[in-house]
Formats: sequence, structure tokens, C-alpha cells
Amino acid sequence: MNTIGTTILGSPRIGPDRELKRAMERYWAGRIDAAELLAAGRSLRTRAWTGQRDAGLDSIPSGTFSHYDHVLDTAELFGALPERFTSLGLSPLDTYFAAARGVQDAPALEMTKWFDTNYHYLVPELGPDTKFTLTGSKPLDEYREARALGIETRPVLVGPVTFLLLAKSTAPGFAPLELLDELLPAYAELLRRLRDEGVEWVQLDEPAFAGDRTNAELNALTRAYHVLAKAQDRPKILVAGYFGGLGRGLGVLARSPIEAVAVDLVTDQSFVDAVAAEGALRDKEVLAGVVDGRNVWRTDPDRALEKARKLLGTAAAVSVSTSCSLLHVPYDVERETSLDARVKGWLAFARQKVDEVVLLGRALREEDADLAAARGAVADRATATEVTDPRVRERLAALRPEDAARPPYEQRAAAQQAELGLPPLPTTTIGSFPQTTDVRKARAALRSGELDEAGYVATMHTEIERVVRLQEELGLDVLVHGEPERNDMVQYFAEQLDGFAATESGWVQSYGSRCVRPPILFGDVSRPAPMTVPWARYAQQLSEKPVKGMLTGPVTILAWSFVRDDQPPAETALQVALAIRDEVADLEAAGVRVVQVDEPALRELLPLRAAGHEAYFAWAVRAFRVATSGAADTTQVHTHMCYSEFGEVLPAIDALDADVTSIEAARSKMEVLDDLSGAGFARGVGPGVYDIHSPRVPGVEEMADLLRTAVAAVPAGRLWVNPDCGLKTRGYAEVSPALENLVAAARQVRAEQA
Ligand SMILES: CN1c2c(nc(N)[nH]c2=O)NC[C@@H]1CNc1ccc(C(=O)N[C@@H](CCC(=O)N[C@@H](CCC(=O)N[C@@H](CCC(=O)O)C(=O)O)C(=O)O)C(=O)O)cc1
Ligand SMILES: N[C@@H](CCS)C(=O)O
Ligand SMILES: [Zn+2]
Repeated sequence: MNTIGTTILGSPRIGPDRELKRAMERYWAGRIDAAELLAAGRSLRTRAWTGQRDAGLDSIPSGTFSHYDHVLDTAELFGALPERFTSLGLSPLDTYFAAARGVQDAPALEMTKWFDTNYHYLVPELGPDTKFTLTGSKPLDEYREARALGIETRPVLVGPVTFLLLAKSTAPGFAPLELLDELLPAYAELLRRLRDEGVEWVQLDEPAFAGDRTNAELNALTRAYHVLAKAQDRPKILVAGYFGGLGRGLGVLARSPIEAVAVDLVTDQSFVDAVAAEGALRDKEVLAGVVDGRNVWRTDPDRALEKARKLLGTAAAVSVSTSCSLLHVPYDVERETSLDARVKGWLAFARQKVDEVVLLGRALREEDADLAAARGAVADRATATEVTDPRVRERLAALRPEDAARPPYEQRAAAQQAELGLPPLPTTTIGSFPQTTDVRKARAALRSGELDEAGYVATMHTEIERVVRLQEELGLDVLVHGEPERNDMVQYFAEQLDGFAATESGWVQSYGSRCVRPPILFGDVSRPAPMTVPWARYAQQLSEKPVKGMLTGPVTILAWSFVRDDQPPAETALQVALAIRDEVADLEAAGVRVVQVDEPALRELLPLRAAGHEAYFAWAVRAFRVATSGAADTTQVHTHMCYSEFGEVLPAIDALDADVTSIEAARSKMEVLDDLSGAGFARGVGPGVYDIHSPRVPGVEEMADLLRTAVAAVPAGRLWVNPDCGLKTRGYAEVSPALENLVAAARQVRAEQA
């Protein structure tokens, strides 16, 4: 059998210096043409493939590059973009970007989280009339492109079942999975064409099977791979499951006439036994995903080899791989010049992970492989005193149940009303105001030394004052300072907390051209000094109105960082919670009467399988409550959620016990309110009435109508009026009129209620 051998399931694609981001944004702004954009992509692919070849990988993936998102690529490949984009008469590239970003009268495809990661994909829209035809040629083009460089690759595609499960139905009562038999011939045709081209192996990703799946969905998996495997003239098929164990999907794949299965042996530590026990894998190659594709720690070679060796003899061949695509980690730790040298020695980014895979592959084949450096790094981290802080440990051990509880809501609500005297349907925003070029330039200048600290503070103060005055003019009731000083709502805090390291070049794609630099949480967390208080105090003294103190919650800080893997997340979250708790106390002491603790990632960390939900809710809710329960009754605690379907987390949102919860709702027309009421939620709630993902300015009547829908579900005394999320990605030209309309809508509905 001709095996795959050592490999990775996919690569980062935005570019080590975010070259693709810059090229895309220039193209959208009309500053470069399509040829230049395509050349930027080609150059990145060449670098990725040649680098992987030179590192000695046996099999190199292709097709994991994307101009925006790989799920959108799949919809385009099979001719499944909605008519509202294909009818615009644009070039294929601009049609693709229209679907990703929207144009006037053709709103973008919805964007949602890719499983439990911080990457967002575009949700395909499929209905009973959707027809699939192989209209694109991206996998073939990229395969040919690599071959022209002398590099044989393995095209990677989203698998047909996962593609359909990720799609949204355009017709009531219709499930996209019903389209499987329509879709499979298009995949089979693609496989045939890839084979004609000379492709030996193709990889089909089915991460949807890391979650709970119904019998019908498992049957679809069976059917898909029996049909595809039967296709004449096809490459050998590797099916990759990742972000967890495959559950019953493993048996299905074992019984399918495919040639190889990639399994994630990092996320679910017990899954290796299931794979070893699955005798039916005897005729297949197994790719042992023992190098963590989504965290940054160097792999423990002995533990990794132990897992891979368990599989020897249970499969036709065993090779070493990453647990998932390397899309979720930065490029190269060697680019970091300011990281603490000791911490740096514990890390592996994408480039280092490729080397780890190659080394472990050699060790597994009992070839010459020197594991000493890898063993040394792992041992150094395990024994480093920098990782443990006895004071933090003591504080955690001393936590009492009452530290996670406030007095009853009714008592707090009365005290807060006496303190704040807000009108019914109070208006507010979520925190950030547009991050202007001037603000970002000032931060870049501070970093480069062109601007000193005093100059930077003065620029931020000017910005804060402008934002506060604007809100006063607009007539908002609870103000914000606008968050101009924050590069990112997680990174900003991580940079000030002990136990975290920040990177300079550790960019990871979040969606399209937008990137984040997840901080690295390597040790016990504590707060050496207040993190937001001077800005909050400055903003509050500018106005008689309450200005919200703005913090990020412990769950979101964990979700958007690379988190240590040497202790349970519950413990790490409590450490972060204690730091936030101290910040809340300091904000109160500085005269701040409303504090918002954002938890937009509460849904994101929800385990993919229901069996893990209860334990997750327990630690996530406790961490939020520890962070906020030190607040006085008179201090109004807000929280905020966005970016997700909330259904499964509604009971947890209730259990957070925040006084006010603002929640994304504009696009779903307030549906979340009925669900919240159904879950027994009886505190303040601010369903978003302004969709900030769109440049559209909503009208007064449109928002008033949403509020009228809302007052039918929530008593006016508990209803807040706010946008869906922060305004940082928008411009003032849209934000000022939109907020003016929002205040007018609130006043109108207030008058109707009187
Ligand atoms: C709310 N969301 C967030 C998620 N994850 C986070 N960690 N943070 C989030 O806010 N996940 C879910 C969503 C995802 N949404 C977004 C929205 C917007 C961005 C975004 O705009 N990212 C920026 C980078 C932000 C940043 O770190 N800025 C820094 C550095 C700015 C920079 O690159 N500067 C340039 C020079 C600038 C100049 O001269 O004008 C440079 O250094 O080269 C800062 O402001 O200081 C992006 O551009 O991609 C991400 C996720
Ligand atoms: N306070 C943050 C929340 C984003 S989810 C903001 O306004 O940008
Ligand atoms: Zn938000």
C-alpha cells in the first residue's frame, strides 16, 4: 500500500506578515487589481508548499488556501452560491467577495463560528431547489500549481456531509442533508477529474462528527463514503475527523471502503483506545493526530509516540499528523523577538509543528530521531517555577460559595434604580466606538517609539472626550468611553496580566481579512495593577451620566487565548476571574457605577458533545460569578453576548445573574427574547436593534418596530435599547446617524408605553 506518511491537515494562509489581509483590503479598496491579488495568494502558497517539502513532510496538503473562507470556497466550487450574488453580473472573484461581504441589496451570507474555534465560516444557504454542479476548479488549479513547482500534493476539501450539516436551510421544514444524493455526483465528478490529473490521495474533512450525531446523520456518512468510494477512477480517499473523537462516526468510517482515516488524538485523550479497538481499521492507514493543531505547546514526544504506537498492528499503516489544520496557530515562533526566552522554548507554532510531525514520524518508523531537545523543552516547562504562583493558589483555595453570589436581583434592581435613576427603555452601546486610523496609528507610533506614553495618553483622552460628548449630544442614557486604547478586547487585558505572554507576529485568521493575536496563557494569572481604571475614571469625570466600566470576562479571555494544557480550564478561568474581580472593585472605588463584563465567547467554548455541557456550564458560570459578585448592590453589572446561536446556553446566561444582558438580536428579529423568557430569564435585557455587521444605517421606524416586538416579550421596565455589538469595525459616517435613530426609536416607544 502506498501510504500518506507524515503530514499536516492544513496550513495557515493569511501570510506570516498578513500579506493576504493587506492584499485583500487593497483589492476591495480598488488600489490593486485582481491579478495582483491572485499573485499575492500564489506567492503565499509557494512559500507554504516549498517550506513543507523542505521540512521533509511525506505528504503536503493543497487547497487549504482561501481568499476568504474554505466553506464559501466549497459552495462556490459546486455552484451553490445564492442567486442574489450570481445575478449581480460580477466576475467570479467579485461574486465570491459579494457573498462574503455583502453589497447593497444583497446582504452577505451569515457568518458563524467554525465548531469551537475562534475562526468564522460563511454559512451556505441551501434549499430544496439547490442544484450542485462542479462549476469551479480551485482544487485542480492549486494541485497543478504545486506540481509545476515539482511538489506532489494532496487536495483537501470539506467533506460532503459536514458541508451540508453546516449549511442553513432556506425553506421551512427542509434539512440541507436531504441534498446528499444531489451533491455526491458533483463530488464524484471532482474526484474523477483530480484522478485524471494524477492526484493520488484526496482528503475530505468531516469534523461535524466530533459532535453528537443522529442515526440519520451517521447513515448519511455511511452513504457518502460508499458512493464516493465506488466512483470509478478516483484518488485514494482520506477522511479526516477533528476537534474531538469521532464517536460512532469511527465505526462508520471503519466500515467504509475508503483508504485512510485521520483521527484527533489530542482533544479527546481516550479516543486512542477506541481507535485501537476498532479492528476494522486493519485495512486502512490511520493518521495519528498527535501534534496539537490548535494550541501552541511543544509536543511531548513520549506521550505522542505512546499513542501512535498503540495503533501499530491495529491498522494497515500508522502515520503521524496534526490533530487538525494549522489554520488556528500562528506561523513561526522564531519570528518572536520579545517573548521571554524560557517561555519561547516551550512553544511550537505552525512551522515548528511541521518539524515535530516529521521527527515523530521518524521515531515511529524507528529511524534515526533525536528526541532530546523536545524532551528537554517539555521537562523545562513542567518544572518551571514561573508557572506557579503560591499566592494565586492560596486565593483560589480560599474561595467560598458566597464569593460567587450576590443578593437577590430584586434587591439589587431597586438599589440601582435609586442610584442611577434611569428612564424606562434606557439607551446604551456595547462599548467600542469606531477604531479610527488615527487611533491605530497612535498605537503603532507608541510601539515604534515615535510617540511617548504621555503623547499616547493625550491622543486617547482626546478620543474619549470626543466619544463622550458625541453620546451626550445623541442623548444616550448610559455612556461608554469607546475603548480606543484597546488593540483587542482580550489581548489588551492579557498584556497587563501576569501569567500571559503576548506575541508580536502571532496572527491567526478570525474571518476574512480580520486577524487576532491570541495571547499565550502559560502560568498562574494575577493582576499586578489596575488595567482599565485610569481610562474609566477619566471618562466618568467628563459626564454627569453614568459611564460603563468595560471588562472582558474570564470565559472569553480563555476562549481567545492559547491556554495552558497542564491544568483544567476551570482552574485557569477562576484565576482570571479573581483578577477581573479586583478590577471591578477598583472601578467601583473610582466612582464607576455600571460595569460591563463581556462574555461573547460563552457559546464558543460549549463542548461539541452534550455529555460535556453540564461540567462546562458549572465552571463557566462560576468563573463569571466570581468575577462579578464582589460588586455592591448599587453597582449595575452588565454582560454582553454576540456571534452565536444562543439556544443551548440560555440557562447559563440566566445563571450568570447579571443585572443586564445585551445580546445580538437584530438579524434574527428579536427571536432570542422568546427563548430567554422561556428559559425563565427575568432580569434586564438589551436585545440588539442595530446590526453592526452591516454598513446599513437602520431607520427609526425599523428599530421602533423591533422594540415593539421586544416589549411584547419583556416588560418595558427591564428592556434596554442598544446595538448588537461594539462599533469598532464601523465608521462614524454610519454610526452617528444610526445611534441618533436608535435614541429616537427608544423615545418613541417610551412615549407609547407611557
Ligand atoms: C469580537 N471578536 C473578537 C474575537 N476574538 C478576539 N480576540 N477579539 C475580538 O474582538 N473573535 C470574534 C470576533 C471577531 N471579530 C474581529 C473583529 C475585528 C478584528 C480586527 O479588526 N482585527 C484587526 C487587528 C486588531 C489589532 O490587534 N489591532 C492592533 C494592531 C493593529 C495593526 O495591525 N496595526 C498595523 C499598523 C496600523 C496603522 O499604522 O494604521 C500593524 O501593526 O501593522 C491595534 O489596534 O493596535 C485586523 O486588522 O485584523 C478581529 C476580530
Ligand atoms: N465591549 C466590546 C464587546 C465586543 S463583543 C465592544 O464593544 O467591542
Ligand atoms: Zn459583541
